[in-house]
Amino acid sequence: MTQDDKKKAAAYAALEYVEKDTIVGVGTGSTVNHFIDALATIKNNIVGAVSSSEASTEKLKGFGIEVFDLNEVSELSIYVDGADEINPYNHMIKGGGAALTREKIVSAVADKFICIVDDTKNVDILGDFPLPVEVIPMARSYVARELVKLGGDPVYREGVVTDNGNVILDVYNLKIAEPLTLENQINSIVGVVTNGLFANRAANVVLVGTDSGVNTLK
Ligand SMILES: O=C(CO)[C@H](O)[C@H](O)COP(=O)(O)O
Repeated sequence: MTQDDKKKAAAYAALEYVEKDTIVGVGTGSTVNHFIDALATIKNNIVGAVSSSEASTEKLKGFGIEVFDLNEVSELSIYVDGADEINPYNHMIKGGGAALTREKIVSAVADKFICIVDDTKNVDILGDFPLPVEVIPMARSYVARELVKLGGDPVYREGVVTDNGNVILDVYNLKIAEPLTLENQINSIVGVVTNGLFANRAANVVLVGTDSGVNTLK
């Protein structure tokens, strides 16, 4: 099985968590693209979706799935998204696709975060994948200096502007022993919009695509 086959298997397994006549929270990325394909097969059973990025919105609309503004929606039963890394406590690094802020906002509204990954994303300690941090453009150098004080090596993701008009610093060489603490520390730096640690909002269900099928972790 290729990595993409495993992503697809995890994505289709998430259909089991989609409740009839609800609005579904939808993440961003190549694994989520498979989930959107899967959602399209049951589109007449759902009311629509709330999306975490312009890219996912476009794909959802392409299938005729109605996309609601989050401000029109007071509850979501599930939010389905991928991750760049996930640890045994279901804490994640996200934001490889630069959609971390909207992902964190939509997931905050949902009752359950269903994380869909292939088995290369499972790690014991987060941090081999560089931690994305979304930053207000004028604060970029200041935030980078503050991230160095926290032990990281930030690198400006050149040429990338987020859907919110901000920039991304990818922080290398962090061994993240305490994800909750680090998430809060980085968020308290002035100029940071969000960081890609999802520890305060960990996944409730993790569907892992493997060579031998999809494993469910809770
Ligand atoms: O956080 C994300 C986008 O901001 C994605 O969920 C993450 O990068 C995983 O992507 P993929 O499913 O393509 O491996």
